[in-house]
Amino acid sequence: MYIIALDQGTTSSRAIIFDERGGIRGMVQKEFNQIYPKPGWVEHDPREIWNSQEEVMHGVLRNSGITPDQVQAIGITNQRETTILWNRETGEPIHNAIVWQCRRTAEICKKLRDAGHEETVMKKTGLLLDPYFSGTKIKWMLDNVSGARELADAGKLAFGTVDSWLLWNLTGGEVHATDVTNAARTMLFNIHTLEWDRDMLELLNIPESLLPEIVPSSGTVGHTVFPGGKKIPIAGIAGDQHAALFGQACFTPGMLKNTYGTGCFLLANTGPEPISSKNRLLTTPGWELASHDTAYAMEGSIFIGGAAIQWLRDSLKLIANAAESEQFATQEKDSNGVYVVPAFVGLGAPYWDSYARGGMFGLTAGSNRNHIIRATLESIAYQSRDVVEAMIKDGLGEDRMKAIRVDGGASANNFLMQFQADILGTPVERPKVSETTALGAAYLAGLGTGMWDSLSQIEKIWQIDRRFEPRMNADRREELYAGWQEAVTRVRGWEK
Ligand SMILES: Nc1ncnc2c1ncn2[C@@H]1O[C@H](COP(=O)(O)OP(=O)(O)O)[C@@H](O)[C@H]1O
Ligand SMILES: O=P(O)(O)OC[C@H](O)CO
Repeated sequence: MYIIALDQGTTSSRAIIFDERGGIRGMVQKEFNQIYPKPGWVEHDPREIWNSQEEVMHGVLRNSGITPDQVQAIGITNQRETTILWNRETGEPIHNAIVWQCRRTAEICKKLRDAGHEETVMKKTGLLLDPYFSGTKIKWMLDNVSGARELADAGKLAFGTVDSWLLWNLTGGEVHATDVTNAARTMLFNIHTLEWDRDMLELLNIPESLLPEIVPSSGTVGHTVFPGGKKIPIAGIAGDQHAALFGQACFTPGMLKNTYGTGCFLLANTGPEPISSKNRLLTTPGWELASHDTAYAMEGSIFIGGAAIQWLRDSLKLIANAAESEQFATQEKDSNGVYVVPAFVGLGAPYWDSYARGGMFGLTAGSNRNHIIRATLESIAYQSRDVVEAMIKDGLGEDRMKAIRVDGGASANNFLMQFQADILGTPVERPKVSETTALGAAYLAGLGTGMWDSLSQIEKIWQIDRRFEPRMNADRREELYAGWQEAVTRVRGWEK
């Protein structure tokens, strides 16, 4: 039997079939449109999200020759925070999805911060007051889309993050639910009680009638019917970064992963109780199993990771494809003093500066294309170190982490992985299956339907592809990192 994982990411929808040994038996991917109505605003068409996801789900079965009868369950994993409101009666969205990267609610957040609400938000939700999260995006739609409040008051409006939207469509409008990890990104969810929080709903003036039911990350929540009539359970749901933590088998407190996709997301397992950060990191459930066993995580979210390499390709046209960045970067022995700070949409953890913008520093007449490409790759590793430093200050991993497990598109870049190990002074471990996000969703669905029955069974499936040992001496490491920190101070608050 097989599991289909639906991985609905920021730039593409993927469907991957996994076998009982966690091996990939088929994969189909489809990109979809990014909509930028104004500078700093990002939207997706919810219909396109669903259509592309449905298409790849059927496509992967066709391509692999696996029949619906051989599919035990479906797992969903998704870009988080992205906000969709739809009419419960027609199933039609009332507006485009407001994407996690969208900054349109910066002013709403500022007002709430100025009114002294950040402390409460942090305590209850484990988040910070930033436009990143769904709460202020829902508020914006209710206040700005004509007829939205009336629909909400009549109980006809549904809110969902992308998991809920897919689940609703997969089940023909029968199930309106979300799992704890996705709920935790809304700013409406109490991470201690694992329920919607009335005070947060009141603060943002959001009616409870909009909200999905909260379910664990593993266990059957509904069924989808394939052509031919086969009913398949949907048995795993998790936000993509949580799914990656699970797919990397980071089951022991202290274990840490970094996913290098559009952004970079470092999550560390912190055990069965939430731990609050004193260094502006997020506290979030890692997952909740069907047994209600819950693991918590500490998270550092970096908004621009691999997207900086897309910028080299699409805007600066310095490279033809992302993989080429490695060849150019390794033609130089260092970046020749050049630093790139890719704060294109502000800075996420640990700075949370919506008003920072990108900068390039240390240019001389001797700076060439290779130096800029190299400095851009290095910026991904420096941002990750900023987060690791905050985690260490919060008491994780004593003075150094033991190792960091990596995945996501840019983890294929050997230069970047070696530089990451060097600049952290910590070994970097890359697993054989790099699709750990989808794998995590498959594990959750498989655990929920008896394909696997314990975490220790899953732990044994994890296999290393390559381990990058730190080679840089400590003085050089600290000298380079000090340059980065200086560059960051120069871009802070730029937009103000
Ligand atoms: N070899 C590479 N070197 C550096 N960056 C890469 C490489 N391959 C892919 N990327 C970057 O990784 C990102 C895609 O990774 P992926 O995990 O598919 O992201 P997402 O799930 O966020 O869409 C892109 O931003 C791309 O620029
Ligand atoms: O789609 P990704 O992989 O860029 O992940 C997006 C994150 O979930 C945003 O929080």
